[in-house]
Amino acid sequence: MKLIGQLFADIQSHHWCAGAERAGRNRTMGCRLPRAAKTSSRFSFSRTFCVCQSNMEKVVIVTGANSGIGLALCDRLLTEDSQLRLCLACRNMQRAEAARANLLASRSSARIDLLHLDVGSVQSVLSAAKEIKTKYSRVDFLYLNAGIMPNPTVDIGAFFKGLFSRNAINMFATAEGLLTQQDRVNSDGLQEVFATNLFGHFLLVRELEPLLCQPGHTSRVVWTSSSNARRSAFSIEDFQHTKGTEPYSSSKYASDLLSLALNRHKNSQGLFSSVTCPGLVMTNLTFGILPSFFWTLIMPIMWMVRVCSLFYIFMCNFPKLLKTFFCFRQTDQDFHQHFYTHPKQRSRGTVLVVSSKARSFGFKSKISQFNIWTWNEIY
Ligand SMILES: NC(=O)C1=CN([C@@H]2O[C@H](COP(=O)(O)OP(=O)(O)OC[C@H]3O[C@@H](n4cnc5c(N)ncnc54)[C@H](OP(=O)(O)O)[C@@H]3O)[C@@H](O)[C@H]2O)C=CC1
Ligand SMILES: CC(C)CCC[C@@H](C)[C@H]1CC[C@H]2C3=CC[C@H]4[C@H](C)C(=O)CC[C@]4(C)[C@H]3CC[C@]12C
Repeated sequence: MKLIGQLFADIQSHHWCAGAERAGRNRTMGCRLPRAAKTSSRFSFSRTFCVCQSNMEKVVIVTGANSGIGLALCDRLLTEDSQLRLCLACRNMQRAEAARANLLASRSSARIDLLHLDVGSVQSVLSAAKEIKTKYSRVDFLYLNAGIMPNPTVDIGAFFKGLFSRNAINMFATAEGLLTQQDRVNSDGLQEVFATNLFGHFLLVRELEPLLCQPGHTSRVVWTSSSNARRSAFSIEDFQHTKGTEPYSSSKYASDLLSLALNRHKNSQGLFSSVTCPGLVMTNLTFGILPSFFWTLIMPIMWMVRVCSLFYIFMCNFPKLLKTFFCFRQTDQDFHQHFYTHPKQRSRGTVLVVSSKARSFGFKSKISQFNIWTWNEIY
């Protein structure tokens, strides 16, 4: 806890912090990535994967992998690289088994391990880290995805007020001023939201440092943050958000900060951290906010918001796009790097991932092309 406090203080005083706030949640967040790791097009990801680490199987660990975004991510990862060794780190082994069966159904030769991990429990994180260290000699990608939003309440008054304001689109994209949660203290004496969304993951990274930071080896840590993350919800004096009503927003902002801190302290040892904001995604988490019939009702609005966001992204980047287009040939790595990694694109990208529940909405069962910017950034 003391270390986390120090890291927050350290990073809050740094100029990156203001930069991150300004740029939305810039996913690379000051991370000094090597050129290959920075490049984010799908094309170049595969190339990076194959060229730099040929003949080596990648070890990828995903927390909260048994449903929603985590499961969709695993599916995508296996599609990108059938050789990788994927570890589903989940607290519920029954659901983890079901997720593995689901993934194996379409690719029977995939190598998928299961690991028991409750990120909300210090003891569980320590024993999971121990198990990982005995099982693997290194870790290439660690996706810190597990997260909770307990007892969410929507402020209907604020919603209707926001609906007729200039802030309407932003409200739909970030839920600013709309969502509150009721947190509680867990068995370790920590606030549950922070323990789950942040502390457990941070402890895991620290424990896995020997596998993540190896000479001549580059590893990536990716936090699933949120467009709901807000600086004003976070306070260094109350960094578990014990007094406020927006622990989710606060914990996600704190994960952005921790990602920066990790880069600052660990880039030199080959560890690179990024955050990703998937946008609104239909998962168990969102179905916990409102019943599914309601989501069906507001789905046209959410699609409109998504299209507006994409239009906004396009317009914001148009001058840069033109410049990029005329300066680079389309096949250049630099073209992809410039075009796909602009902060605004990354911070505004909205995604609809399809969980088994969401299939009833009739979406495609694959992550759609819309999210290509966001998901490429994850790799
Ligand atoms: N859905 C959205 O619109 C957005 C989601 N996010 C973030 O994406 C991440 C994934 O959420 P999403 O897929 O939407 O929601 P889901 O509820 O579908 O997935 C959450 C996953 O986290 C796991 N989990 C929760 N608590 C723990 C814990 N203590 N230990 C281990 N695993 C745990 C869950 O496991 P179990 O099945 O056992 O509960 C589940 O697998 C979260 O961090 C969320 O904040 C960010 C932006 C938008
Ligand atoms: C008539 C009202 C009850 C309608 C309320 C709509 C809201 C419940 C939703 C509108 C926008 C939604 C969200 C936006 C951002 C998501 C964020 C990225 C995340 O991490 C988790 C979920 C969101 C906060 C989501 C939650 C529901 C909305 C606020």
